[in-house]
Formats: sequence, C-alpha cells, structure tokens
Amino acid sequence: MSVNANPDAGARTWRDLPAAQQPEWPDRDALRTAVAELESYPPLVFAGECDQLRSRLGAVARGEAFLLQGGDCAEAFDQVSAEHIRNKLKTLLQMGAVLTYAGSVPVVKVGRIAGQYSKPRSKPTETRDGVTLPSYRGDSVNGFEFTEAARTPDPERLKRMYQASASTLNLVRAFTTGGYADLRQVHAWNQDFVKRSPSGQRYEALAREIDQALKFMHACGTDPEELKTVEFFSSHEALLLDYESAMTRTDSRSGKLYDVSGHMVWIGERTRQLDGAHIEFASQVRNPIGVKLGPTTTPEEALTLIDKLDPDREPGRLTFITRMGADTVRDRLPTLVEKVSASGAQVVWVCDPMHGNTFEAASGHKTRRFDDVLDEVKGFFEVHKGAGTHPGGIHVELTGDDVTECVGGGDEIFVGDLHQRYETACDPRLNRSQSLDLAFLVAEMYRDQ
Ligand SMILES: O=C[C@H](O)[C@H](O)COP(=O)(O)O
Ligand SMILES: C=C(OP(=O)(O)O)C(=O)O
Ligand SMILES: [Mn+2]
Repeated sequence: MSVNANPDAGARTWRDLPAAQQPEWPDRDALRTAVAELESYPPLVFAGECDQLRSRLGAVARGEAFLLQGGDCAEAFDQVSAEHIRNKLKTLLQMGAVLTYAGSVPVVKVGRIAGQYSKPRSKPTETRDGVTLPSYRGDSVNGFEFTEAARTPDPERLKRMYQASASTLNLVRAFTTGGYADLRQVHAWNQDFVKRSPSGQRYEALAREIDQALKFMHACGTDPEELKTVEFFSSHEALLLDYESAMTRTDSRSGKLYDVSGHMVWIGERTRQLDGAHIEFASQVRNPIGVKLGPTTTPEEALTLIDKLDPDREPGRLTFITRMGADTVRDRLPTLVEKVSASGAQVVWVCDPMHGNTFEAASGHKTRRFDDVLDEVKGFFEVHKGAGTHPGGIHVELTGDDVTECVGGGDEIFVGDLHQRYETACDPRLNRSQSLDLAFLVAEMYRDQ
C-alpha cells in the first residue's frame, strides 16, 4: 500500500490553532473513540490520484482546460443509493460532454461527492415555534430532523460519513471506468429526459453530432481507448478537522501528508482565516486545494493565501473559487485577479455562482435565481477577459433529480413551484435541466471569449 496508515507521521501543525465552525460534541470520549477507529480505516483515495488531479488542474491554470466541479450542497446518508448517484453522475457527464464539444475544451470533472457531508452555518442554533436547537451541520454531525435527539452532535456519524463516502466512490468508480461513461453512451445518459425537457432535446441534438464524429473516427480506423472511460475526481469542503486529520496519512512514496478522504478539498468562506487551523491544515497536505473567496476578500488576503498554500507557485496546487454575487462580481473580482496575476502566481480561477446569490422567497424557501447564477458566470468571464486571465471553470450546487429549489431556467421553475420538490438539506441546487442549460450557456461563453 502506498499510503501508510500511521496517523502520527508528518507535522500536524494545525492541531493547536483555532478552528471555526466545529461542532460542540457533547461526549469527547466518544469523539476520541470514533477518531481512533477512523485512523485505522484504509484511504478512500490514493495519493497518486491526488497528484494526477493536481497535474490536470495545472493544465487549467495554464489555460489549456476547464474545470467542472459540481454536486450537492450537502450529501445525505439516506441518498446513498444507485439511483441518486447515477443521476448526479449522469448530469455531470452530460454537462462535461456539452462543455467539451460545444466549448471545444478538455474538461476536468470533479464531483462535490463522496465526502460532502459537513456544513458551516450562519447561526449556531435554529428556533422554530419557540423551540431552540443546534443548527443542522450536515449528516456527519447531526440529523436534519428538528428534534433534540437528532440535532445533538454524534461522533458515530463520522464513521458513517466514511462508509457513505466509500460506497459512493465505489459506485462512481464502477460507472466511470466500467463502460457506463463510455462516450458511445452519450445518448443513454439522456434517455429518460429527452422527451420531457427543452434542455434534453438540445442535448440530444449535440449527442447526435458527437455520435457522427465518433462514427467518422471509427471509419478512419481510430477508436481511442480514452473515450471508453472517464477520469472523475471527488472533492468536498475540509470542514471537520477531526475527520480530515484522521484521514490524513503519510504517503510512503514521498513522505508527504495527503488527506485521503477525497482527491481535492477546499476551505470555505467561513473558515479561511489566515491564522486559523483550516488554512494551516490545507498548507500541510499535498492534495490540490481550493479556497472560497467571497466579496469581502482583500487582495492582501489572497496574496497571503498564495504564500501559505502555494509557496512553490505550482500550477494546479491552488484553486480560487470566487463567489461574489451577480451584483458585485464586476466590482470586486478585477482587483483580486490583477493583484494575483501581478504576483506571478498561476492559480486556477473558478466561479461559484451559487453562494453569493441566495435569498429567501416569500414562502420561506432558501432559493436562487437561474438568471443571477448565469449573470455571475457572465461577469466572471468579462472580468477575466478584461484582465487577460483564464476563466478556469465553474463550481455549482446541482443534483440529477427533478427538484424545484432554484427558480428560472429554460424549463421554468416559478417561486410558487418551490414547495413541490424542495429536497435539499441545506442550499438550493440546480436541477438536471437547469444544470444542462447552464452547461450550454457556459460553453457558448467559453467559445466566444
Ligand atoms: O453551503 C453553504 C453554507 O453552509 C450555507 O450557505 C449556510 O447556510 P445558512 O446561512 O442557512 O446557515
Ligand atoms: C459552504 C459553502 O460555500 P461557501 O463557503 O462559499 O459559503 C458551500 O460550498 O456549500
Ligand atoms: Mn452550499
């Protein structure tokens, strides 16, 4: 085995620093027991795969590829089923096909999947009808149900997070390498969708073109092996440091630390304090690292993050995931991009058009407008065009199911529809049709830039 399970190897310098957004586990002994058990579990990913992704992201940083990163805001244990996983993967594969073909660019595909179980929250508690309980912090911490028992943080859930991640990743690997993701299946991913949806029909037309191209290549005597499988990576927010530390191991090939809970991990907007434990943790592991940058980020903060996380200026090591909001992206992003470029760092710039565009509908549902999502991506492309930098990708919250959580899109969802299938445990996700719409529009932007 290339990653040894000795959890004490390497410098665990983050342990003594303040860590924001950690649960208040009522039973510390139970936490220690769960963590000790996790430390004995095998890695979920191989360190060499993390290196592979870093190298793919290096191509994105150099402007030679585009990153598609997407999945649930919060995965849930009761959604670890073949159907949910297949629907999500199918949506991402369809988006990938659209971006590759219509955008004419290699697409690096990364799921918010197989580990996205922990949530930072704006408020530590939630009050309903005079009853106040701890906020839901993701299935790795507590239950969504509004009862005292469910909302009490339970460290046993950390082990369930590992198991849920392992089963999900196992099926994702089977789908992506076992024939399902073969590009000759480009129609099959759309089968249950085409008749019902304008975006499904648009996709079908594109799939026919891809088919023609494949037949042409076959007739010419080329059937590249590369088209039979898809390279797909996992990612999640590295939020719960007890879990991430337990999954951080020394790679016997290099002697370096890797967080083997996922290929890429990112640090969220609420935990990216420069002197905090999360950034220190990220600085010590060799995985490709993302950092969310919201509208209050100063250029000095961005430059300090680069010094800490990418001291060797290695393209692909650091991804800045900007989430400014459609109204602010054109004001706030230019200075950040200019100062970072001037420093000589080659980071990957990715647009998260979701988290700066959330609002509460009159019905009380947390939602997002498709048009705001699209407008933030447009602003992101405009800013990068102005600065002469590469708009490296998108980071979106989506699901393969026909939910009604975000309003708008070609197959329009109205505010009055939100209650119909509002199934997210945290933030509103694009449904499959809205996700495909977005892919087509982003492909056009990419081609036109
Ligand atoms: O996913 C992101 C955050 O966890 C989420 O936006 C916070 O949501 P809240 O404001 O409902 O706590
Ligand atoms: C918590 C999230 O985002 P941010 O850190 O950007 O608020 C998220 O990606 O779900
Ligand atoms: Mn979210």
